[in-house]
Amino acid sequence: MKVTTVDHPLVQHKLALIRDKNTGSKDFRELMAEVSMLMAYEATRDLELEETVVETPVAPARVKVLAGKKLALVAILRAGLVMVDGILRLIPAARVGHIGLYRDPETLEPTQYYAKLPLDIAERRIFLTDPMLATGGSAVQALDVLKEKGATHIKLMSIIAAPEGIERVMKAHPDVDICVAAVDERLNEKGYIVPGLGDAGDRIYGTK
Ligand SMILES: O=P(O)(O)OC[C@H]1O[C@H](OP(=O)(O)OP(=O)(O)O)[C@H](O)[C@@H]1O
Ligand SMILES: O=c1cc[nH]c(=O)[nH]1
Ligand SMILES: [Mg+2]
Repeated sequence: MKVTTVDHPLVQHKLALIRDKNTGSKDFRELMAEVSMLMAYEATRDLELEETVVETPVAPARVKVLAGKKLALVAILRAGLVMVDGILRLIPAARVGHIGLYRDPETLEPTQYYAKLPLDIAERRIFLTDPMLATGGSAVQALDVLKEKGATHIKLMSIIAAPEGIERVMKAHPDVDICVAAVDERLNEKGYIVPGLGDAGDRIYGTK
């Protein structure tokens, strides 16, 4: 398993704005989508290419185009949706799946309430999105769901991770690579990432 931290200056600058408690929902959503798109640029660096030829107005050109497995983006609801919005700007033809999970505020364990995945998910290369990797319970459950459907090639994309979450995913799914914009210090007693950005879903959708 590989953990990649996208430390590009644009990502880090936008992440600073996202963390700021004075950033409102509209800007928060836009920035989350932008950061996700920039992270996807890095996370897709190892996609396979194949050579082909196209005719330019001047002459034939040997070019490279994407090859190999088709792609799917899978959002963990709710907060993972905003990441899919951003990544689709780069990969508009990707299929999109959804896994609905909410974390019990007392036990911090995830409960699944929804799943809808592309039928051929097992043949696709998957980017699973959730901006917050806290205890890791939600990510591990979503990865379980994907693997039950036969998925074998999955990368988890989270904007902020806690060390505890990375460790839990690593233990349960050592074959899954993780791409993050930051690894923070720790979790607090309520399971929130410190310093983190607060409750991602609530900040995206203006709920409490
Ligand atoms: O790593 P974990 O400890 O499982 O925590 C992370 C999860 O918590 C948040 O979702 P939440 O349950 O708040 O649902 P929401 O996105 O609908 O607000 C977040 O979006 C992750 O899915
Ligand atoms: O810090 C955290 C932890 C879990 N979910 C969030 O939205 N934020
Ligand atoms: Mg939430």
